Amino acid sequence: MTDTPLSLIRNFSIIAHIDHGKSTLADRLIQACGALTQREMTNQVLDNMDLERERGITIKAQTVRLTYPAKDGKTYILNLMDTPGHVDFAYEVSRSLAACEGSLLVVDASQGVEAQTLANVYQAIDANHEIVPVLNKVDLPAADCERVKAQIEEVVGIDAEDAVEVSAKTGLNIEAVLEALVTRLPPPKGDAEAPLKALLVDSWYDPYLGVITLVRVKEGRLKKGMRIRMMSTGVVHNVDQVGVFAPRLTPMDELGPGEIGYINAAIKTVADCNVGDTLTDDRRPADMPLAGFKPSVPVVWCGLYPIVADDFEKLRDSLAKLRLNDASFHYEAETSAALGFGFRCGFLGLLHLEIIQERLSREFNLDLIATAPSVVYRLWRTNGAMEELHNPADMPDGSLIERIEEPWIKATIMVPDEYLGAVLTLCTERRGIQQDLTYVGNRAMAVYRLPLNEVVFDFYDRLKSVSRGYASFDYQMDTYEESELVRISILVNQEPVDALSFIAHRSAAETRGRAICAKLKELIPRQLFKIAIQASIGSRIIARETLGAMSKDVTAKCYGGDISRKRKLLDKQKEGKKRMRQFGKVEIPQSAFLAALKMDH
Ligand SMILES: Nc1nc2c(ncn2[C@@H]2O[C@H](COP(=O)(O)OP(=O)(O)OP(=O)(O)O)[C@@H](O)[C@H]2O)c(=O)[nH]1
Repeated sequence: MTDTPLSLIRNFSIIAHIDHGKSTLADRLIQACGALTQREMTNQVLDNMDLERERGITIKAQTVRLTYPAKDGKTYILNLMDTPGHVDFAYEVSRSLAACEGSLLVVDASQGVEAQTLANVYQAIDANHEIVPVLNKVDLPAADCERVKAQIEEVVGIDAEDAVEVSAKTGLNIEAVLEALVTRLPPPKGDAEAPLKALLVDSWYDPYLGVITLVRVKEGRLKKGMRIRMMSTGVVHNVDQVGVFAPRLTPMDELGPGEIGYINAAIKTVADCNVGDTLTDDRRPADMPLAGFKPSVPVVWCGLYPIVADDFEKLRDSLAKLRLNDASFHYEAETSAALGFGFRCGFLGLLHLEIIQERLSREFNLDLIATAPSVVYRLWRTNGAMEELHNPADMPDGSLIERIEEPWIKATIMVPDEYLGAVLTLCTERRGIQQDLTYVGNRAMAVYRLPLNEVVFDFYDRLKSVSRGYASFDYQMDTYEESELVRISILVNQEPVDALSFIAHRSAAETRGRAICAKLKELIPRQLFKIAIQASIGSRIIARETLGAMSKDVTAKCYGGDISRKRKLLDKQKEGKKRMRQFGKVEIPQSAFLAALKMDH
């Protein structure tokens, strides 16, 4: 292969707000190009993880190579890179965009531009993409193409006059999208005779082939049998296989400039493949690497503990397997007095956390407790040292701390006018600072700076509820700033329960401390003695509840009955024991932890 001239290649991504129909459109394009037969065509080929399909969201960027005989009589190679739409995965969007020359900007013609439309399109503009607007869902009665075109021009600032109007659902006008790709996007550039430069876009673990690496060749040729060097580490590998996604893995002899494909090179772990790295020919290396990406940094951490202590090893194995397919997921072992042995895990955001948790329970059959999510604080000690704090339990004594900084985000929220008031109130409650407020028709666009720790708990849910689901939200990380943060410890019968401690702004500490004590009082069963449930900052108690002792007759034993029934009862009791955690003299049921941790701190 690679006898395809560059002029006949088009590399493109599809960018859209969640649910605007990106995956449906991708499926239609694949179908129209005959890459899969009707029978092979299951719904949404690109979203190939079960979980993605169920939730209808795209997590991992995927790619497909299509062959399109255009109206000009020539046959083109179209490489489609799917991109995730959710804000947690903005980083994966940027790396897919770096491998392409253009984007289809899909906007739901009945909804119009949303916060993630904007965030993604700005990334595409940064990546120097040619952008073709596509108005989807024109079959819906509420579709209003003229209004949405005007909106795209006004808010996004790109020409929308020639936007392609389609229905990905009915298949209307799909051909026009393919023609627009061929006529409006530029072909890739690159010199096939230059030393190899290929961008490492992604890598994942395939149970049959081992580590698969997705690459975009920029210069030179990438051939089977070649010795390649990773420019950031100098590590050398033999290329066992080169190929393209058609959409199944299809081996080829080589990939030339402008092409997107995969290599398989006996690489042991995904961790050895740095996304954004440049691959070059070990015998004739390039002088300079390509501009890479910044590494993805986890912004939210929480502890994951097995409910049954015996599952610890299984959890360790499962996390290792997940990590193979998801380099942005981090974990390290930790112990908690309350929860035993577990892991501290880092995620790109809350959705990422939820997805990993769900995969652990579904694919690996693990019952887990997750501690409250925490952002990464920067802690400056009085001795001048700075450390990153991932876990509230690790916060040193106040006398050792000079200052703490917390991460802020810049959030864009789009919302219909009638819900604006409620949204602004929510942002203010969460310590938000308004940066900008503009109108597009009857929709407001508010730009706020907010502390991330006010967002990780339930901001997204609250936003949806105060706007009846109409607000859309997107954010990017901003700066770190000094803040009055305190750690709130929870004490049961004078014993601190480490898994329940959390960090909050001083102004919110008391309310949240009080709420958690009240909740625990409801959840902890009465004991033979009276116990105190307290919240404290250092040695100062800020909230207290008292749980009365239980009356004696509740412990009355049950005699008689046949042996098997007794055995059953004993087994049941054993189960029950497993689900309790001993706290000094107090036993706290698992359900109390779960409920307390679920609370909005
Ligand atoms: N009526 C109508 N519905 C559509 C059309 N295209 C997509 N949909 C529906 O819109 C919903 C979202 O479509 P998806 O393709 O999953 O959206 P997406 O943008 O890929 O979403 P993410 O993968 O979560 O980013 C699905 O229920 C589709 O069936 C269309 O042209 N008309």
